[in-house]
Amino acid sequence: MGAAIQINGISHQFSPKAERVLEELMLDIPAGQSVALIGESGCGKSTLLHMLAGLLLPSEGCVRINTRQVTRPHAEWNMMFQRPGLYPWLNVRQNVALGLQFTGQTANLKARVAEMLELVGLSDKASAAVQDLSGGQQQRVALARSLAVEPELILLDEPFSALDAFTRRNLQLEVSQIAQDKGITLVLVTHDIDEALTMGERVVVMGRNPGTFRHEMNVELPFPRNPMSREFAALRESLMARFRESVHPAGTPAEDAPREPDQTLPPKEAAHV
Ligand SMILES: Nc1ncnc2c1ncn2[C@@H]1O[C@H](COP(=O)(O)OP(=O)(O)OP(=O)(O)O)[C@@H](O)[C@H]1O
Repeated sequence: MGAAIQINGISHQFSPKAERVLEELMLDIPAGQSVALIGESGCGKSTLLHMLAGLLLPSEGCVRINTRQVTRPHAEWNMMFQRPGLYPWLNVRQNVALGLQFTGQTANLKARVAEMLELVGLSDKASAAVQDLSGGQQQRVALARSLAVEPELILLDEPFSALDAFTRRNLQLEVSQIAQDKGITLVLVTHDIDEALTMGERVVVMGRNPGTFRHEMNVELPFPRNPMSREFAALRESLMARFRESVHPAGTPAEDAPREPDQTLPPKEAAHV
């Protein structure tokens, strides 16, 4: 069962004399929903994600998960970053077991680790050293480690941005599918419009100075999403327009606009660059 999240009037400044980086954020995320956060660089996406993870307390307001105020990290709320954060002196199996060991869930440890490796397609790499794996495989190990503890919530901070287009696409589809199947709530920070539309049931666009929620869009397309479909293309256009509007109301393009499909590529490759 996923976690229900309430972002309850959050404002934040990093020190008393600093500018506010977040202002009066309000959002309800029902249990099991996938939400993508997009917005210009520096609008506070990662700051907000850290608050959801219990790694940072807001100056005003609070986050509630399953109605309880978040004051510290929790084993069932997992955060995945751009770099997978694996321990190079442990092999794949040992890295996956770590979350279970930290949380004292050591019953059936071997079977649980094997099940997770199977889920992410790495059963044949169980004994491999993590530095011998590709970037995508390492992210899969991190994913298996996160999923092993049966999280209610997974927080993703641009987790696939360092990966090649094909690996990224596969992982986007796999993580979405796993979250849907297991009812896990997902909150994803991304600069990639297609990633937001591939993974999010809802996309929230933030503006900056200070960071606020400017727009939101429900993505009512079935999983797995097909970026080649007409419906997807229409949503991409609409989301891009909202993003531009959030940055420059007059319509001038942002310097740091999220990654848009490259129109110079043939259509098949164009959606994921
Ligand atoms: N520990 C900190 N101390 C002071 N200021 C910070 C700290 N962390 C972030 N900031 C500032 O808060 C603002 C929001 O940063 P944050 O990293 O949350 O933005 P972001 O939207 O995730 O950006 P990006 O898309 O570039 O990763 C920025 O102006 C940043 O400089």
